[in-house]
Amino acid sequence: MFIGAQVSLYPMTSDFVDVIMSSLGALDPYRDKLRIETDDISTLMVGAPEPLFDAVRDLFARAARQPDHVTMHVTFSRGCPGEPDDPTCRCETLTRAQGLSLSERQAEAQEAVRTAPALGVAIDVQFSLYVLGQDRHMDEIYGCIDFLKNSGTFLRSKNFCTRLQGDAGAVFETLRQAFLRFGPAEGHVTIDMTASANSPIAR
Ligand SMILES: Cc1ncc(C[n+]2csc(CCO)c2C)c(N)n1
Repeated sequence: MFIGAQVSLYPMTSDFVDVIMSSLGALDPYRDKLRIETDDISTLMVGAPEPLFDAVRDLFARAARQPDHVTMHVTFSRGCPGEPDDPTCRCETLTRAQGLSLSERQAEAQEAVRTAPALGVAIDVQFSLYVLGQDRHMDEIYGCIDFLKNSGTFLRSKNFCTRLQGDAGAVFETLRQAFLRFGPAEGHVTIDMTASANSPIAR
């Protein structure tokens, strides 16, 4: 299994270099657990979903603690058949999910969000889950949307995506659960997401 994300921060300020570079400092505690490579377009992070989603959450929370409006675009991917197997991406939740029904997975996902730590940073997110290369993929998508509606972070459905809002801790736990618990454990699943904080306009 290969698991990772391409992450880009977009601070709405002329000081964008400072905001991006100082926010990248929030990744330092994860550098021994994840492969992290920054270039002029994005930062690649490869590794297990536990440190991966915590690292993306902390990166955005660091940027959102500054006063300016900031957005972040992330592509998460697991199980891409074109990527090499990487033992550092092993994930117990995915292995366990294999034997569970959709309703059992929804219940476990909801419990994980309920017990997520609060960071004290309010954020908005919109995202789409893509279950690739599978018949009846909409069963998993609708199962995921049911979970989202009960997650406590659901804001509303939009064309092609779902909006979440809340504390960064609960919102990123919701995203991790959507990524891990829906779609086949061995299959190719991606998330396309955009986060926003400190926006001067209404949601
Ligand atoms: C998380 C994240 N990583 C890399 C970039 C790409 N990037 C755009 S401007 C800049 C500062 C140096 O010019 C960098 C590194 C980003 N936006 N967000």
